[in-house]
Amino acid sequence: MAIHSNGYQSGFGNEFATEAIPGTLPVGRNSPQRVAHGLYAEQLTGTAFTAPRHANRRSWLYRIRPAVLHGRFEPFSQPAFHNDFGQGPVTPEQLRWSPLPLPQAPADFIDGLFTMGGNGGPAAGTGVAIHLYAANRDMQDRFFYDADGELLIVPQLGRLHIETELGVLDVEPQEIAVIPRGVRFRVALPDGSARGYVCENFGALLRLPDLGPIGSNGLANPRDFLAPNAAFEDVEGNFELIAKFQGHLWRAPIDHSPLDVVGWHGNYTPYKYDLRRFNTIGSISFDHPDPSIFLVLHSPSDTPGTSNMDFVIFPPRILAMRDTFRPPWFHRNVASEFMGLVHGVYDAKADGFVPGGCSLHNCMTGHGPDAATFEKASAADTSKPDYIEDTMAFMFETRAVIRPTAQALAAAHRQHDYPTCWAGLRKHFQP
Ligand SMILES: O=C(O)Cc1cc(O)ccc1O
Ligand SMILES: [Fe+2]
Repeated sequence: MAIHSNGYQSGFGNEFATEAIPGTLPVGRNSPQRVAHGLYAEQLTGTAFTAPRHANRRSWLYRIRPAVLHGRFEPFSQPAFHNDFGQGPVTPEQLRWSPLPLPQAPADFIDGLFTMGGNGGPAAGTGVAIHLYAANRDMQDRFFYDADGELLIVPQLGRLHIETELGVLDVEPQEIAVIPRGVRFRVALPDGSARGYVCENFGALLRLPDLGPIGSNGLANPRDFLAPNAAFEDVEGNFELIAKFQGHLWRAPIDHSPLDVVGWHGNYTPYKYDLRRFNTIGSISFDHPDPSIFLVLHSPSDTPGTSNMDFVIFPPRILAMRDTFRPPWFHRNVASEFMGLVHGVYDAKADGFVPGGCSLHNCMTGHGPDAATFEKASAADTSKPDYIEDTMAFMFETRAVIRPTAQALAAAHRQHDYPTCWAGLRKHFQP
């Protein structure tokens, strides 16, 4: 059972139209009395009906059976995947983890999810959950949708073949995929195993940032975002539909594949983006700029300029700033920062922060370059540029504190000695 990619359409948030069988889409209307090929019409909305036009997102799906056809839901247990961020005290300590080990027993994408932390929740409609995944087998006879938030998937190891109702996304490390709230999908692992990061966004849908004085091009360019062309299967069998709803998992039997959308049109769609296409803007005089220049996508909050979540990357770039301490400075931010490393080395950490690992520096917690990086960068010759190559780090930066889960704090892959990476910072004061 597999659906092959039928290619992509380009552009962020476009009004797309695609059909796997010609003549599927109605012309000039959405819901004719009888749809071509005996299909059902179904609308899927991702924003309020009356959301302003620029923010309004919905798609029309033309499918073999409507989404209502499945059995009764009952609770489903995957205890490592949840939205329980606790109520008690949260440590302000700097936290870091080694990569989540690949599973020993068979585990698909859903079995392999491990919740690291989060804030807000699906009931409030704000905040995020941050999960890791480590999996070693395809989802078999099983489909999943998340009613609580859209899923921003950041692969770190192994490709993902993501078959969705609206078509197929093939993604590899250094690419990302976004699956909208509600869209049903199945994940296969072409390389046999896979690992990565997931941000489950309970807030406003991810969008491209305004560019301000940068101008009309730069950062992530809209044309590099790819939505799938329609692709479907017409399959019957004993399958299960797993739903994430209000922080908990549910399962219902379903006797056919829900990946049966023959054509669709609209602007509410899964999409992918290659982070290597990011047009990096930086300082070419002096000083290290704020990391907001690395913003790929953000989920705005109700406060202008303050995001529910910013997705920021640290891609290959040239550092040319003179008489400047070039790596990230020491800092404390009102925002909370969860970082991951997809590839290579991050320029603020000489060691310990490895591909597949992650760190958490919450609101007002001091952090910055480790002692080895500080010594090296303080002595570097800044008359010549530094070529930062072969690297891809990222950050999920949130307005609210990211509460680590009990399982993240207790995890075997936690680096309990992380704060000692700053212990070698010596006093240099000479009055
Ligand atoms: O903590 C970090 O490494 C992320 C980060 C990078 C940067 O260039 C400036 C600020 C910041 O929080
Ligand atoms: Fe930081």
